[in-house]
Amino acid sequence: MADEFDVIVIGAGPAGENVVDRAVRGGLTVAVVEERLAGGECSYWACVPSKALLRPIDLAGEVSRVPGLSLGEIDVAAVLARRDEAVGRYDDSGQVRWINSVPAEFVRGHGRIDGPKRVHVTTVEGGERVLTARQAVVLATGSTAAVPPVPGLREANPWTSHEVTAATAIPERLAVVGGGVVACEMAQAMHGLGARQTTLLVRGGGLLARMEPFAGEMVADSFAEAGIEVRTHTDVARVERPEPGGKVTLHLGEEPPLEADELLVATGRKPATRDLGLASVGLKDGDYVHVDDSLRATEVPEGWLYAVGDVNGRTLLTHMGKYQARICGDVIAARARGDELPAMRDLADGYGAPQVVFTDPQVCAVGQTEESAREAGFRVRVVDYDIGSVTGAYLLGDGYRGRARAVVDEDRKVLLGVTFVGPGVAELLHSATIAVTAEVPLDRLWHAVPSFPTVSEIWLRLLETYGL
Ligand SMILES: Cc1cc2nc3c(=O)[nH]c(=O)nc-3n(C[C@H](O)[C@H](O)[C@H](O)COP(=O)(O)OP(=O)(O)OC[C@H]3O[C@@H](n4cnc5c(N)ncnc54)[C@H](O)[C@@H]3O)c2cc1C
Ligand SMILES: NC(=O)c1ccc[n+]([C@@H]2O[C@H](COP(=O)([O-])OP(=O)(O)OC[C@H]3O[C@@H](n4cnc5c(N)ncnc54)[C@H](O)[C@@H]3O)[C@@H](O)[C@H]2O)c1
Repeated sequence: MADEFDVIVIGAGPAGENVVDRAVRGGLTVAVVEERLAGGECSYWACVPSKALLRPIDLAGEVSRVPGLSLGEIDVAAVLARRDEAVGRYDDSGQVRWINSVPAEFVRGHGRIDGPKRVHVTTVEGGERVLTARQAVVLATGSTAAVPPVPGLREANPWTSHEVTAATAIPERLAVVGGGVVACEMAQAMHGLGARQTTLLVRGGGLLARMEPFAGEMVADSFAEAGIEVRTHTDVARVERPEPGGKVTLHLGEEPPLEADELLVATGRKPATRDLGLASVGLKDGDYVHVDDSLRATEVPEGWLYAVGDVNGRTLLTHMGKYQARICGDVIAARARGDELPAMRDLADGYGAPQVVFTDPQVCAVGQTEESAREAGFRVRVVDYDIGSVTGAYLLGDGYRGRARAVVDEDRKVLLGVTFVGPGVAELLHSATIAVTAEVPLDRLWHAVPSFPTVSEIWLRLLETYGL
């Protein structure tokens, strides 16, 4: 006999868990199906462990810039132990207890859509269960690392984000394919923890290509000083690893081959939509599930299927998945009551999501870059400022290097985007997110007075440079 709930969520990552919470708050009954650990990729193999590994590196950088302080060797075993604590030792019982307390039903197993409003679950014990939804099914299955079809690469069994964030030993020589966020963060973490020869192999011309060009350039400069090698315009033609877990050789076209003890592939993500039964409702297995701004799947009739988080491909960030999930849970509850609330819409993805890259220097940005704003047809003026010449930054450490950019919509006199690069700028980002999302007019922003002597005075300097 089928179990019936108002809502069935597949995937108990950060996005899925937030749908559960909001739908139950809205008065609905919910079951959530999870095949691995409640908390998702983010909690165990992505955001949380990566930031636990990066924190000592960040702090060591801060200490090195303040005369009178010194730091001994980093105790790698202690860092890995703290990472293990941060991921709850890969035990999700606390998260499961929380789901039960919402209250919602937690079902451990692999979920597959089996026609409209039906979810077939293969439980971890090998049993079968069919769940039916009165209102909606929500896909929150996330994404997995994409491994490009380079000859020998799969056979070499390389690390992806999954293995590097769970590392129990640090390779002496690490090759990293990719120049995006995972590549930069994990190259810095591994190098700081003992990967003496760390080499990034970047297909394009620089790091962090989706951000303002100076962001990647400043991270590359910092990497060069630290001894992390970045090779741009470099394609991996072939990979060899004769012994499983042994040395790996990367053939790089014209350049001599590169030998390493471990290889990390950080070349983007693909949606976790294989073996999810999408074909049973007319969608294609392996594709992102496209949604409207109420998070409802656009290509499925009768509006019962929703998708939140990485699986819809909008913005692959935890906070954005959780934001979508809050909207989605509220929308489903409102529609179940017969309300259609126009305020419940995903607007934030359209502005350009806030993001922090936790390298040293940190990079954070929200909204449009100069290039994307111009491409979108805005009449743009760009204002740059050296963060190092703000008193608050100078006081943080000697030789502070940082840069800020504001992209101004000249027709409306509001900010379209802001980027900060520098040590400790991550906590500045939310001020920019508010300014961009609330479309605060510049002559109003002028009255938001930053405290002296904080790095936030960069706001004043940007506005003065603009001409206020
Ligand atoms: C190394 C790394 C670092 C990152 N750092 C950050 C960061 O600092 N900040 C940030 O905002 N973002 C970060 N991200 C991105 C972030 O991890 C993702 O955006 C986030 O995890 C997406 O959440 P989600 O709930 O959509 O999916 P996930 O976290 O991937 O969760 C999906 C869940 O669904 C389950 N599932 C999948 N298919 C099925 C099925 N058929 N049946 C049952 N269960 C299923 C999975 O087991 C998983 O638990 C990072 C990513 C990586 C790789
Ligand atoms: N701090 C954070 O917010 C954080 C940290 C890590 C990851 N994430 C999220 O996770 C997602 C995945 O990160 P990522 O770094 O894997 O992806 P990414 O899209 O940021 O970078 C992918 C990199 O791989 C390169 N690449 C792509 N295909 C390639 C190929 N065939 N051969 C060689 N290089 C190739 C790209 O040029 C790029 O440099 C991102 O969307 C990111 O937002 C966020």
